[in-house]
Amino acid sequence: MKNYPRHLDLQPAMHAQGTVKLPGSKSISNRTLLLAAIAHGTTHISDLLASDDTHVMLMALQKLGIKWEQIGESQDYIVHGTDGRLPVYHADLFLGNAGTAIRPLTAALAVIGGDYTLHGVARMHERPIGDLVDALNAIGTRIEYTGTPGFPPLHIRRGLIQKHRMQVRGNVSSQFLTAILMAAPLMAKEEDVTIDVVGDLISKPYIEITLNLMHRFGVDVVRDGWKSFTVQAGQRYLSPDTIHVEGDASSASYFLAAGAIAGGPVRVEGVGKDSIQGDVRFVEALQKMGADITMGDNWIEAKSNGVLKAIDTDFNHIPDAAMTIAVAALYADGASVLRNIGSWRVKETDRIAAMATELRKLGATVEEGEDFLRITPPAQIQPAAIDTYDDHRMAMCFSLASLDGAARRGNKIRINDPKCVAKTFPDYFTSFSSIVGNNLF
Ligand SMILES: O=C(O)C1=C[C@@H](OP(=O)(O)O)[C@@H](O)[C@H](O)C1
Ligand SMILES: C=C(OP(=O)(O)O)C(=O)O
Repeated sequence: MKNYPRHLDLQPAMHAQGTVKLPGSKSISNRTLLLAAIAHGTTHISDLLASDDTHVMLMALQKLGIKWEQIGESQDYIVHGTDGRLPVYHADLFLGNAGTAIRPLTAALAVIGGDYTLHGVARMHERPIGDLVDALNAIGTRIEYTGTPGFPPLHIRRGLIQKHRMQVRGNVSSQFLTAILMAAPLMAKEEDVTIDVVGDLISKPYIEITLNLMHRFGVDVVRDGWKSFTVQAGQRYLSPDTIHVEGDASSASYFLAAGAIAGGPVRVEGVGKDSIQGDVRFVEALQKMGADITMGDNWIEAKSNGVLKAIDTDFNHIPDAAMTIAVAALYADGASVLRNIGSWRVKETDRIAAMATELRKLGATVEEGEDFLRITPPAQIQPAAIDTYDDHRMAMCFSLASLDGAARRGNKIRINDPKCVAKTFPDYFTSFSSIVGNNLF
């Protein structure tokens, strides 16, 4: 669905069943684009995600002088790597609200050096980046804030890297460590680069995605658990020639939850048991709630198995897919608790506050803590107009409240401003309506 109306009305749906082909993973797409750009050689990327977040990355790379081509109308791209050099020294980059674009680009551009400004939508300028800037400037880069200290917009100038051991905090976003890891080979020409993580690290599985992709581009990282990471001198990124982008595991969560709530089976294609994305572990939470899950190499299927069970679970490892569980909790047999989700407060919106407000509209009783939510389902889900706060995941996960579950029925759900799904999944509502028998009106 390309032209979204101002709101979408979803009719109650008795059953969810069918197969959905997933769009490419956002996390893999944006990492692969950047690595292909700074690698030696040409990379053919297949099934890249088509969305706002990848669009801003592609446009930024183009402005930096990286040559890439889209093959026809397909989602296959060819990126001509520049071996760590950037043809354009002076550029102004708009990065929307894409954390996976602004954070890795900040580190790469600061290390390479030049005269670059990086900015985004208003919410991007409220999303912290101070821990990344502090870590980089402490070794000699020159990143300045042009607005509020600690937040984009940023102005990057040419610095001089003087140290090769650095520290980064990882308790606000794992993307800071990801950004530094990806930039590390650019400064490990003659000396090893070691990155020490200070304090707790959140969202750990995203670091595994980073290390996996760096490995495919020829760079191996020596690690001491989650505490310290070393890129040994002399390694440089080499194109693996071709890279296929897996389907997005976070996007899979909505369809799998639909199968678990409303009968199923619902199958997603493009991601499976060998996925490198941590969000495939979303199925463990669904299983804990009682759903039936089966997995193949490149697919996952969910079907319901009676009333969903309430769960009390730590979701630090899957912060994005956890939002889907918050809505699935409406169908459970008691109160569910989502713990250790403090990072929700600094994402596309304050997701803890937004989730609590919108779940209450549906009749749920919600207790909101600094880093947790306790959700008690209502006797009956109420019809509601859901505000989406320019947050794609709010729009996508609340579509599930239109489904009938074994314990209680769904209801008419209005999704306000549905176009925000374009951040990661422009065709979400077309795919959703295909598994519920076109409940859009
Ligand atoms: O590295 C990544 O691709 C991501 C890391 C996570 O962010 P945090 O590390 O900020 O939790 C996740 O929420 C985001 O959607 C994608
Ligand atoms: C937090 C998210 O995005 P970002 O990559 O901008 O951090 C998300 O997609 O849920």
